[in-house]
Amino acid sequence: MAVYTPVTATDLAGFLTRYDCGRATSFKGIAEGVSNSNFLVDTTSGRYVLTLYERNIDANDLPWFLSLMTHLADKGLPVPRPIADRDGHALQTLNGRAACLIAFAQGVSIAEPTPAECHAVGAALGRLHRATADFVAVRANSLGVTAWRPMAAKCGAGLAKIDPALPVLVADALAATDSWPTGLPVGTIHADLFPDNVLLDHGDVTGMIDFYFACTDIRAYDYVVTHAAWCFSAIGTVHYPDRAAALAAGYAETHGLEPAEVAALPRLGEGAALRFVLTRAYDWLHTPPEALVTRKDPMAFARRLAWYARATPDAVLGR
Ligand SMILES: Nc1ncnc2c1ncn2[C@@H]1O[C@H](COP(=O)(O)OP(=O)(O)OP(=O)(O)O)[C@@H](O)[C@H]1O
Ligand SMILES: N[C@@H](CCO)C(=O)O
Repeated sequence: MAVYTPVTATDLAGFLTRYDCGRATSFKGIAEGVSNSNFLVDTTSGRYVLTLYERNIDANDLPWFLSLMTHLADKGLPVPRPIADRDGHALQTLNGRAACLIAFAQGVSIAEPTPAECHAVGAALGRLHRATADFVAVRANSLGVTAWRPMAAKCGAGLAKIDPALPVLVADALAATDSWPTGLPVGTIHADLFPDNVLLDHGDVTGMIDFYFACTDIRAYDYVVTHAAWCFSAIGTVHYPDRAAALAAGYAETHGLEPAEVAALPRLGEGAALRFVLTRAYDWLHTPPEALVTRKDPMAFARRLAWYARATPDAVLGR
């Protein structure tokens, strides 16, 4: 399910007249994704994704997201380009929603990555961090460390309903954020580079997508979000050192971590895991069981959280 706002063929034909990208030859809703409405659009000039931004995204942030994607595409990164209309505007309105036509990226997302794929993703993340060194616009992380206590409070007693162990785990992790690392390099980060947001083709990263949590925050936090997403079994019970070592080697090729960043990885990892526990727990408690979207299991990240709480920096690097 990810078509919340319907778009007819007539709506699309009218929309495409704003662009120099031909007329539609086929058009269908994309099932994957939960936040926005996405459509696959083939035209006489190429293939695109049409995204209609739904209510859970702040429209004021969209110019920042789209300009970041354009910046990265300009630098040759595998980031699909937001298409500008004849007047140079990428951000549009369609059927009452903010909307954008975006280049289609080839490739598929991988559920169970190999070390080689982790290496490719590490290298792509490093390229992203390099390429944003001159992206000066700032967006605060609305799901960063200062947001976690209010998010936990919103889940309240619901945490115990998800799992009796969750309230203590969350309370301990929140207490640990009192010594959240300071003074580490900050930059523009993706902040959600999960396997479903990376498209791969024959082992190459062909698309980094879904920049709608991107923000300005600690760069090594982005590294450890990616580690949390790529280097564990889906349910979080097993950490794979070979994937972690490959991710680290790929990142070292294109960017690398400073000693202070390495030292902070376990604490940053606890924070990263906590962020996904809390957003998943909130969604778990507020998504009706009859909703068509599949709720993501908070406990898969609670297990990762417990792992980071005991981990050494070397363990995070797969050593
Ligand atoms: N530019 C693109 N090129 C190719 N496929 C894309 C592109 N953008 C999105 N997709 C496809 O559409 C699906 C949904 O996109 P996306 O993950 O951005 O959805 P969302 O609803 O915005 O986000 P989420 O589900 O993470 O909240 C992706 O899984 C991918 O298959
Ligand atoms: N990637 C996130 C969803 C976006 O916040 C998760 O798997 O929980």
